[in-house]
Amino acid sequence: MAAEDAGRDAETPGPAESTEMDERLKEGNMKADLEASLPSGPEDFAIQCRDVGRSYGKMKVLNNLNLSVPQGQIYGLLGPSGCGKTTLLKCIVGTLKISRGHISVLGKPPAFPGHHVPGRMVGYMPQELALYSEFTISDTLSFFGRIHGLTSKETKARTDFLIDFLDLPQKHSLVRNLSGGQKRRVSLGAALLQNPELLILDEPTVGVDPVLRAKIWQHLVEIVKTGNVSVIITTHYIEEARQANVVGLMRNGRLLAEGTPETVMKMHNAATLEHAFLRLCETSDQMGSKQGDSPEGGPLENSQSFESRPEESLPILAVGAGTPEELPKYSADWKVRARHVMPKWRNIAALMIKTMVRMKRMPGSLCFQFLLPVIQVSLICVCIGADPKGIQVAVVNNETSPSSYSQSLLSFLDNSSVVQVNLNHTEAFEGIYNGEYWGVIGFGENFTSYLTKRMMSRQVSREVLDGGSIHVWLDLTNQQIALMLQKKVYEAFQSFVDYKLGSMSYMVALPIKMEEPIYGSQHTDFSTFVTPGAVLSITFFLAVGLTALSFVIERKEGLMDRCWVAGVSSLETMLAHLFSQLFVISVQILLLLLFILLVFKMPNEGSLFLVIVLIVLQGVTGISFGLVISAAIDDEQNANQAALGIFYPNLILSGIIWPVECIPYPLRYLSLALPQTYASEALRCIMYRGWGLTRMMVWRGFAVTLGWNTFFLILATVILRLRS
Ligand SMILES: Nc1ncnc2c1ncn2[C@@H]1O[C@H](COP(=O)(O)OP(=O)(O)OP(=O)(O)O)[C@@H](O)[C@H]1O
Repeated sequence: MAAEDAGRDAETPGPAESTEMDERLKEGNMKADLEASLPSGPEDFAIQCRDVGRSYGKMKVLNNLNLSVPQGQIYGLLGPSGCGKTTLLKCIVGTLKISRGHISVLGKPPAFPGHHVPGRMVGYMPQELALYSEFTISDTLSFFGRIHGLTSKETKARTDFLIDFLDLPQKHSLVRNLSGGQKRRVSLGAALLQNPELLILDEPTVGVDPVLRAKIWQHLVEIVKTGNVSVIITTHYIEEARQANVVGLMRNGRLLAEGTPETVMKMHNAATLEHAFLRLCETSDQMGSKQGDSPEGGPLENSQSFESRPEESLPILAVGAGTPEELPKYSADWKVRARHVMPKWRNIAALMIKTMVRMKRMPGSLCFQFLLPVIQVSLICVCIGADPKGIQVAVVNNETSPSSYSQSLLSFLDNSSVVQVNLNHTEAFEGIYNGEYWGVIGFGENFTSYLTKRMMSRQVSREVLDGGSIHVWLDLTNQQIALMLQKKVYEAFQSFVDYKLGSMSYMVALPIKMEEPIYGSQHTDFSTFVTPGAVLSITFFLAVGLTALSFVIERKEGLMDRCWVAGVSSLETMLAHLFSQLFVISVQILLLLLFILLVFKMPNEGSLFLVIVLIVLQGVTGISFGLVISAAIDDEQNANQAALGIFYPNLILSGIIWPVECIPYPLRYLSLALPQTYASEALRCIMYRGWGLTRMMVWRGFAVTLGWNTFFLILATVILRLRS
């Protein structure tokens, strides 16, 4: 095959080294033969990189790099650790954008509309394991099979072959239980699954025993024989790359040499590839120091010097880097472009099945996710809003007669809330100062007679007024307890007066009558106010928690890149997350509503449908916000901090635990713009006032929720797209 021969025999000297190399080529009498057999057109190359540059911040990792992988051949990319091999492969598959230059993969730039790179034309094995540890081997291959559009029969046949070929354990073995080498082989299997036209393998033989390593190479040699499959492979074992058709020796972000292993060794009079590589490094260093001596030149490894002379970056031997050819123009019609951006349901379904399988493998975690909101809302209903119980109060009663009014009045004090401790004056005040009692209730020795006088006489002295009063000293450090004690003393007095005066009790009552409430009931407590906002807040933040780490972990483990190379777009990833988490929050909301409405008997005067829709929309907003965090932040700790960091400010500012009307003005504008302020108000209006969507206070809760939802989803998609 022409291309094959070309690859094996190709070499074209770069201008900077021409004199030195010409001498060597004359010695070996190879140059004319090799130039004659070079692959002639771009179609002869599976991959072509021209003047490729890529930086991480200020650090230049790839410098005017030129590389050509002939069609139907194995290309061994060799180089020391950190020279930029993985970066180059990521640029080739399109997961990293290049800062300069041009890359063409199987005829078009990666990610060009309508091109199947990324997609099923390319099989990529990243350096990281990039496997779902809760999956079995069979789940893993089925997942990638679905993304590549293989039928289950095809996937099964390939799975059986790969398990046998890669010497893997049973297909139902969990990935997390495999050894390091077995995991790497599963990862290789995932790259080989769909019989791609281009295989990009980043150190596939690390941690693999020599027998299997030889088998993998043998397989690679076998599959390229047809001429339809090309392979680019990086390896630390330089000598194993002798089986490659072409090797590229890389150092400091550029290619030092490219040619058949034999040619590279011959050119440097080396018996092994490793020696050839060492000689190349020495030559490159010498040339670098020569240029460093020249007045205008810096050292060769200085990226500035590469930039100023791009021709120097041509490899010493080059397969396809002879004369710089015109870059081809690529175009795609609008239909292809539209299809390219439209999400594919096949991919979304594959990702959703993946999430479901992972959930199924972690039943404990799933149950916890379902029950957590119920536990939280139950705690709110049980622990918040009720009257304090068993509050110790010191009673100083200077009346001794059992028929005294003070004794009678004290008998009306709610015993479940207030525990009366009878003490003398000194003990009582010592106790309250020591924090043993929340209050002191005191009666003078003439309380009964003075109170009677006070009620009956038209005019009484100050002494009678004072002696006929119940004296209450409170510890006001806890407002809720103090308010409850005040209320209980008023209620006890009112009951006492009703008992003593019967129909005449109006004489000592305030002339204020509280009529039946328009909305709500006389027994409305604080938890009635808190619950609707708390339900929304719980749904929102659990949804944030479910999604905030999803991309972070997948990105860290290389799974995002792998899925992207398999052809999954950012939008599809987002939608799949949204739909699968929607299932989780639906179960959460169902349980939540069952508990608050049936167990805790929270009133719902309005439409249950509106209640459900509003809570679900808040959950979806939480998912979308979680996706923004996940897309923007790389690190688990930072993602957690971001999710937790907004929890309290949002809870306080959204009027969930205290009315928005108490928030000072500049902050109140911020509060009103938050996703849960109007939504909580809307839910209260539906549940307690029975209002519908025609009321502004209801529809604006829905409108604000939908607005935030759309904003978060667009933001997350844009961030993901910019970062991939
Ligand atoms: N995300 C990143 N941010 C900043 N620097 C990075 C990043 N990824 C890689 N680098 C740096 O780029 C350089 C090249 O890294 P790369 O992973 O491409 O090397 P490599 O040749 O594949 O090494 P190895 O053989 O050890 O895998 C290294 O110095 C590395 O520290």
